[in-house]
Amino acid sequence: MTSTQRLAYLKGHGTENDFVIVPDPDGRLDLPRAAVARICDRRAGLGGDGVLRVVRSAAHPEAQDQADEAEWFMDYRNGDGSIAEMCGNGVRVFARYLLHAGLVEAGDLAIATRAGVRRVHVAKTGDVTVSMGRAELFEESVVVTVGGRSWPARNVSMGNPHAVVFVEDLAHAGDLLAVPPFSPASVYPDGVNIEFVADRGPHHVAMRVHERGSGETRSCGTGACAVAVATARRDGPAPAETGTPAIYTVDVLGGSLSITELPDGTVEMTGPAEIVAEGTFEPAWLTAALA
Ligand SMILES: N[C@H](CCC[C@H](N)C(=O)O)C(=O)O
Repeated sequence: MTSTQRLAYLKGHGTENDFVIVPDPDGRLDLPRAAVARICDRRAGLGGDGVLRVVRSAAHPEAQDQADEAEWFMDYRNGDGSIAEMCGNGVRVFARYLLHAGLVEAGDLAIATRAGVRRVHVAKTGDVTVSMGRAELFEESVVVTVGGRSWPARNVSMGNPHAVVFVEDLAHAGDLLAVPPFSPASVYPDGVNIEFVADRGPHHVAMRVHERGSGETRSCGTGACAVAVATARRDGPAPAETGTPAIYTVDVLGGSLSITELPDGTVEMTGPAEIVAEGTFEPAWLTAALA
């Protein structure tokens, strides 16, 4: 990219989990970790919980095997520049962008991700539904300790790792400014997203989250899925045993998500996705950020 070219960006969010969208269809842009952190910096940069780089699957080495099924690859990065396998709120915003940019028709589409192809239903307005794949629950657990209280966590993967902690009151999570201490650390060698969950009523919970690579965010889509599945297992037999879907409302700080676990184990998430603004990076700023 020459210094005169102006790289476009958009800002979007899903239940206030916000992202900088960077269209890069031919995969020409090298986005090192430090550059992503600079873009996500809420004072010196645009600000965001993460970056969604939009690349044709055929143009990205990690997505070429998905290219026959999904034209577009969501290259997701956390706010600190680290790479994560999946971002649930991000994939809704990504689908909203593809429709906004005229790259897809409204309806059902497939999006390539590091966790595999995800099927999405996006209409011109209204909520977006994502089939998030199956949750994996693991026996091995960690103990999370905050403010002198300790709790066992449920170990749930949605393609990315989650530790789900049930608490009486979300205030017990503390300020979430740092990673809540957990042990043994060996259970999550690559770090973990930690969700604190409190009941709000039948099939209705509220959560706060400290996200790996982004800190406390207003919402975490994969986290809401992990929370809904962990709560369903706490409340009774799995949909696979009952043949009945388990439907949970998960309140996050930035809104509410509806999560359904189907008898075949597939988890579906429905929630909003908005494009807030679009613009271009100042070439000098971007050149310095990419250096
Ligand atoms: N921080 C997460 C990725 C983003 C997850 C979250 N923003 C979502 O909506 O799923 C991780 O490192 O696994």
